[in-house]
Amino acid sequence: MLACLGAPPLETHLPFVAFPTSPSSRSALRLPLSRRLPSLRYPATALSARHHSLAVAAAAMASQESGEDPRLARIASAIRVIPDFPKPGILFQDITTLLLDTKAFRDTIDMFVERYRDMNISVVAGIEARGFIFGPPIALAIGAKFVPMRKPKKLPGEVISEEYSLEYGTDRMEMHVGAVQAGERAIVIDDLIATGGTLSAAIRLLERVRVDVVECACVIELPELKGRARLEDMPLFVLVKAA
Ligand SMILES: O=P(O)(O)OC[C@H]1O[C@H](OP(=O)(O)OP(=O)(O)O)[C@H](O)[C@@H]1O
Ligand SMILES: Nc1ncnc2[nH]cnc12
Repeated sequence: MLACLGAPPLETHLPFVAFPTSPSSRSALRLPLSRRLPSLRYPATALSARHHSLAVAAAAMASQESGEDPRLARIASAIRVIPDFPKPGILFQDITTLLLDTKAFRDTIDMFVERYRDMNISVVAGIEARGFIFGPPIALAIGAKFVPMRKPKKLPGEVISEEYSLEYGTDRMEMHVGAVQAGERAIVIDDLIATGGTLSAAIRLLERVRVDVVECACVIELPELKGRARLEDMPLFVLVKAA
């Protein structure tokens, strides 16, 4: 847990802010509830510029006082939370508002690039649909190829596929045969880990063709759904944790 911060209590749009976890340090740091950040529960476009800049300033102050990378607070502030989407009871973490904030979006990509640029990664595997937003810029920056992991019947060439379980029912993930070679080193990118079913299917697909999956990376983790445990020993790197 972070040290208590000096700023007055503020309302938040994200349940809390967290920081990168590494394979060696899996326990995430969170902002104390009393230091939650200003609300972005409304569309970013509906916020006044002043409200938004106050939110970002408060987030930056909180990060500075905690000694954490100030980019994380801005990234967390830029993610909108929409209750009851796509169905009642789901608190939807909407990364489209992060994409509207050019600094936060760039910081997000930079943080992944800084982590992976010297790890001899030749494959960035991105999961449909939102892994297709974050994966390609990371792949270009680290000099790796981007490999799309798609929903069924979307890829035109020969595919291999893996089934995975969803909250209700199952789905299937597909990858082109020949996109990766045995022995390559890969990371798997998605916007969010919830139950971990999607990421674990991607790992299985890559490992079936003897690719070395080095780590999974997400912008957001929902720790209550225990997806990290489902990945077993696979390292997971996340920027923001949400309830
Ligand atoms: O950890 P899990 O429980 O497997 O859930 C995580 C997945 O759920 C979301 O995608 P979704 O299935 O909604 O597909 P979409 O991005 O194509 O809408 C999210 O982008 C992840 O891919
Ligand atoms: N709460 C959530 N927000 C966004 N995407 C999700 N995928 C699974 N759960 C989600």
